[in-house]
Amino acid sequence: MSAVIEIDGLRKTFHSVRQGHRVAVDGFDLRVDAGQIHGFLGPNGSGKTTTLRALLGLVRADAGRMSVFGASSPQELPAVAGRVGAIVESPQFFGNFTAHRTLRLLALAGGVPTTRVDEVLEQVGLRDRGDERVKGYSLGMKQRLAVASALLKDPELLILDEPANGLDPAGIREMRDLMRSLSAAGVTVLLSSHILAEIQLICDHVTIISRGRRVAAGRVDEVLAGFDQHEFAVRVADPERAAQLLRAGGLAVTEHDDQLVVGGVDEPELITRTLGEQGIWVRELVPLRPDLESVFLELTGTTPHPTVPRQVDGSVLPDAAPRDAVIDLDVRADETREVQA
Ligand SMILES: Nc1ncnc2c1ncn2[C@@H]1O[C@H](COP(=O)(O)OP(=O)(O)OP(=O)(O)O)[C@@H](O)[C@H]1O
Repeated sequence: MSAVIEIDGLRKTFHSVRQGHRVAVDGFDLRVDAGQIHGFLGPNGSGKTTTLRALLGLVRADAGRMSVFGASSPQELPAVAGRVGAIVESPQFFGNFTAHRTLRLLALAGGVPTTRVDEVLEQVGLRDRGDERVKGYSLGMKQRLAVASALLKDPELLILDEPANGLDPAGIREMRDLMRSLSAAGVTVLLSSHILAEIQLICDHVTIISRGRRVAAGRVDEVLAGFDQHEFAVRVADPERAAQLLRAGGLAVTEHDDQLVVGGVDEPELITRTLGEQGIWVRELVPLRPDLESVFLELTGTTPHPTVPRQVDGSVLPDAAPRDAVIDLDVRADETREVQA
């Protein structure tokens, strides 16, 4: 597998008059291989946007090595900019313009043939609605329009910051289908989110960030497997006696209402045999697999919530207004924002 994005030891500290120093990214590593739909998961304020902005040359990193398609960032980014479509934070569109007009203007501004407009509208499933004004669009449609704008130059890599933010379950499914069809067409996707359900539904690989540091990375199923306690829920007629027998057999047992949770079990036969030999018949034996939510909680110590922006230190963000929209790598960093924010 060839690496499309490599980040090694990225560090970024913001200096603000009001809040002093704030370490946003603290020695962070990320690798995204070709063809992946890679989720970049972390609580609010954990450093996702800062990482993406640094990777795209929109904010200056303090330390670390970054590359996109082997070109080191930010110095060699212009050489690969045409292969990358990126949206960082929610883009703002003119409500009175139609999607078609919006994309046509963006195509003209970006030197992209306007014949791409219908193609990208088709790709994101907005072809039939392209002549409607954007102000009448649902949030999901606006998000898809944003993706369409990033697809105009037919990128091989798509970077999306919180693309499913605020979407309902149907919107998330639409986004998942869109990401899968892009991936099937050979596009590598990196998308950030603080919502687990999105990542679990949409992505095949995940990197989890907490307080500016990578805390887990790999295939979603492998990351989950790393947290598998090999636990089984067991139902029997006499849980008390069953618990005694299983403990005597060296197993860790906890009692929950009418079921037992037996941990450290490599082979479930051990449970059925131990109990069956003593005339206790197992009514139900269910493996307890970790879900991304519990893994995320364990790794970051933060409960994700779609509507309450929360810092990793537990404080609620005073202002969660979207910062900026980036649809082209030609946009350069506004360094003054850094010190004023
Ligand atoms: N321009 C800035 N000036 C000062 N501090 C900043 C700036 N941008 C980000 N930060 C701080 O850096 C930390 C990381 O923020 P960042 O936006 O990268 O997190 P995030 O994971 O993208 O969060 P969210 O999910 O809310 O978008 C936060 O503490 C944030 O307040």
